[in-house]
Amino acid sequence: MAPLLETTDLEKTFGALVANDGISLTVDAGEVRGIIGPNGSGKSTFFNTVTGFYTADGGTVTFDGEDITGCSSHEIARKGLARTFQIVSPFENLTVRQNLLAVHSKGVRVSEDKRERADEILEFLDIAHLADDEASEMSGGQQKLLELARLLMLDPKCIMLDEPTAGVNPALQDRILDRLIAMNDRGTTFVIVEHDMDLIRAFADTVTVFDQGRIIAEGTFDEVTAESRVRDAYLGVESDLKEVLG
Ligand SMILES: Nc1ncnc2c1ncn2[C@@H]1O[C@H](COP(=O)(O)OP(=O)(O)OP(=O)(O)O)[C@@H](O)[C@H]1O
Repeated sequence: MAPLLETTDLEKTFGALVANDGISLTVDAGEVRGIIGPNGSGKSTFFNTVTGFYTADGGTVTFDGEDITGCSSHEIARKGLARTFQIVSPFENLTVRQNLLAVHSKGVRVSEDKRERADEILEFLDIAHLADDEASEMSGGQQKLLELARLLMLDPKCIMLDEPTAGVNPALQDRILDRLIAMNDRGTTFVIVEHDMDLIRAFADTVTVFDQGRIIAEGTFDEVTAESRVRDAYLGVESDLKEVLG
């Protein structure tokens, strides 16, 4: 498979703190890549730097064959690399459908095609029955589905998910995972940061482990969790990995 997203020696520092210390990572088209690591290991920083919310202090990011280092977050989203946030923020005073129609609307009249696409996406994510409700009336889990729905309006090639099921009830977690798998079957590439190891095990093809701003392991879930460096990184850390590993 061809690489879709590639970072080379990516660096991000905050004063004296090196949050990403030379991250080189390649994600193939169609892949689901999990990124795990203890708290503070640099996962969110990596997301923010790749997607243009932070400016890299070194290294490059290539997406779909194009150097996107230094591009703004909006440009990057337009090129097909979208992301979600740990904290979702829909337009609370708009309805669910209006939230989708507002994506890239720039005040121009909404086309019939866009309306149809919005309704298709709401059906696909099983929230069509909420289309006319205000977003503020949705539960936290439903708002995560709405955030995904808004991203799908951009028709992204790759979605970076930041803890997609954190704070979501188990039934809705299963539904979100089911829809993510369906999107991947349709060809969407995913990079996912998640502390829920059951989700990573179920969804990720390959797992990259961060520790102190660096990559310390890469492979299948079973491969990386068997590595002593990974176990050591999680030692003493209250984490789901400890529960999974026993
Ligand atoms: N905006 C910032 N300003 C200063 N320091 C930051 C900033 N963002 C992150 N850091 C620091 O960079 C390091 C990496 O943080 P980051 O949030 O990327 O880790 P993480 O692996 O995503 O952690 P978690 O799993 O807790 O979300 C931490 O030491 C953090 O305190």
